[in-house]
Amino acid sequence: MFSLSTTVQPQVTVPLSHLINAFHSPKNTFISVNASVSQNQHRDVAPEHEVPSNEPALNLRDLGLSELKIGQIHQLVENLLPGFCKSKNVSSHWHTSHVSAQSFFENKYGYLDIFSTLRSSCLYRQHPKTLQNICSDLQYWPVFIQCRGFKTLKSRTRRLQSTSERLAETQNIAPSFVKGFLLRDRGSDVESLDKLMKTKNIPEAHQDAFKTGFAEGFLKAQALTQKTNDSLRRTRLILFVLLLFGIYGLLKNPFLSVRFRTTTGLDSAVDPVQMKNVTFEHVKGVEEAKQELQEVVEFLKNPQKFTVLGGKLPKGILLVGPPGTGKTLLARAVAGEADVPFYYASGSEFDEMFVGVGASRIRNLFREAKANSPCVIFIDELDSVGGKRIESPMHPYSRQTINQLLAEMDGFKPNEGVIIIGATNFPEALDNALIRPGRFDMQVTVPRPDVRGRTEILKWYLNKIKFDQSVDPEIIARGTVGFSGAELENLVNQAALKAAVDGKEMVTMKELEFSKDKILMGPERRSVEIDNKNKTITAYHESGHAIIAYYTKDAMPINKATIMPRGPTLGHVSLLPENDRWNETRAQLLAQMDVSMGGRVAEELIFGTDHITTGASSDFDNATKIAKRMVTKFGMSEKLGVMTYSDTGKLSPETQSAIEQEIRILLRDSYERAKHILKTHAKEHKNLAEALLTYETLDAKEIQIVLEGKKLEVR
Ligand SMILES: Nc1ncnc2c1ncn2[C@@H]1O[C@H](COP(=O)(O)OP(=O)(O)OP(=O)(O)O)[C@@H](O)[C@H]1O
Ligand SMILES: [Zn+2]
Repeated sequence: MFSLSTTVQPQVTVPLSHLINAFHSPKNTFISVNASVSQNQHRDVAPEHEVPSNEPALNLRDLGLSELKIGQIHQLVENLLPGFCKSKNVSSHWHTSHVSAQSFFENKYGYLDIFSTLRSSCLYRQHPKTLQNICSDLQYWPVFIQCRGFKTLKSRTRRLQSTSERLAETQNIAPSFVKGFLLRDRGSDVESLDKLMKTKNIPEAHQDAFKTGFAEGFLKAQALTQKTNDSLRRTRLILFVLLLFGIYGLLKNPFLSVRFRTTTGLDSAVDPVQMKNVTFEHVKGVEEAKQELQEVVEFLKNPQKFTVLGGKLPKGILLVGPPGTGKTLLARAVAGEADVPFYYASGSEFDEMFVGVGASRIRNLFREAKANSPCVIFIDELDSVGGKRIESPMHPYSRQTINQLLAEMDGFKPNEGVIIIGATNFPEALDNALIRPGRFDMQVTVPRPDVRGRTEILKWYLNKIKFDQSVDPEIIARGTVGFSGAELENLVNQAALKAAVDGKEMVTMKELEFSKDKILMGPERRSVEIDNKNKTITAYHESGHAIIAYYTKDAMPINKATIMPRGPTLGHVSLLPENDRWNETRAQLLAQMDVSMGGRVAEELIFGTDHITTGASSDFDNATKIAKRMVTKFGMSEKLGVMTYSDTGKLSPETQSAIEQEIRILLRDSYERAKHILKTHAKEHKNLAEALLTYETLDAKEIQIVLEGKKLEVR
């Protein structure tokens, strides 16, 4: 089978068998010309050459499949256009570049571009309608006539027709599925197809349908192959990426990486961190710890001063304190003050599953530090490397690691200029060998800051943001008992974020209070829909607490009352101690119990005994705890005397019941006192509850205004 090709259109093999017959005996039925003939092809057709529409028209779609030999093309053209093949070389004013273009094509490809010739303008003028129909079909069925055995000078051209080159030539214009089609050995396909049709005795009328089906099946298979190839390519890509990740993971494996590090002697874990910018100035509220560390700074600055006098400085300093109190910051400040390198390592880095890895990391760290003395080695979470040497399946080599640490600490002289600072939250978990003299023999406690320390820390971090002059850090400090430095830093940061979210230019007390409550009690739950009845109960309950606090002499001053749900609560009253309380008096403890009782008493007085709620359970918890401690710990019960009762479960039944009775009396008396106050100040109680229902949150000043019977300014 021949295939024809044009250089400008997509190539498709075309059935040509009936073409010859068709040209020999054109059908008399009129088949309309395809309307979408391109403008390009119309260009040469002059309107005056239009033929009457009753002239027989041809359409290639009516033609069947067969083989067309090269000689037959000429015969075909000769039949169709007698004398054309002879006259085509005769120059005329009609065809100029067309002829040269065709001969160029013929020279290049080794066969005649018969359809281009058919479309030439002179032919149009002679046989306009017939050619127009043929060409219009060619638009959709461009063909490729392969010219085998065409003996000319184009041996190279024939070589060019080798499969790959032919593909390269047609690459830009043929759709991918057609390329696959072209690359197949068409001869054998057709042979087997014809053979198949013969052996299966397919009637002639069905042969076309058979072939169409065959071709459709082939194209579908082609598309499927393409799809399979695509997915194969994708799978290969995914496998490649996974392989890369695998290799990366292996390199990251501590065992492998440490082996690498130890062989090269370069361990990134022991690169010093220069902390020149951190000094004692940056650490607030831990004055005692700073003073103790000051002498270490002096030693690092001038070791000779100490050696001359023969004194020995501790090799290791253990910083002990709750998380976030500034232990790491202090260690950095020591290095920063002395202007020496700071080597940071976390104990958990040494805690490895693989034999020798933790130990070798410790060796590397000390080798590096000794080479750069004077310097500071800081080991955070010392308990995870220096915990008691217990063999456990989880930490099979921890003993080796600690031993290595001990050996390293013993291995350098006290005045070598290396100071090891360890930090831990659990000093009691440390191996005894670590804390004996000569190792971590100096302990510095870093406690949670007191009210003064908290004020300093708050001021330090407030100075890093924009805040309003009305902000009083001391008030926030008073309300943040037990906060660590890190928590205070977080409080200020949260307030700044809140101000930004609310579109404010500066942080005010409101934002600071907001973030304090958020940290203490969880986020506000503005979205919860609370019905009016529950809101009213909450307002009276909270005002009950506030009234007792306000009218009880030894109670803490009120800071705020709110009925805004937050965390698990529907509202709360916050009280502020004037100072951190180191001791509490009996009267203060009783006042705390009374304030706790205020909520339930208020519910009972306003809504009646049948309508008391479950909302007071945590108040009772609180009051009961105070009463229990007064009786069993603080010796504040006359009946039980000045004796402590630690494990109440082991006590005699009589003592247990005596304790219970004393606790009950304390609670009952407290309840009665609260009732008395609320009955006495029923009017103020009502006013405060209504103000809370209107304004949701009231600060100390506003509560005072309401309780003094004055009107609140409309906000
Ligand atoms: N006393 C303080 N003064 C100023 N900032 C502090 C203070 N304490 C903590 N911070 C802030 O909190 C951050 C965390 O503190 P740091 O890491 O030093 O605590 P830590 O005691 O080492 O905690 P951990 O025991 O969890 O390691 C510090 O970087 C600093 O910003
Ligand atoms: Zn309450």
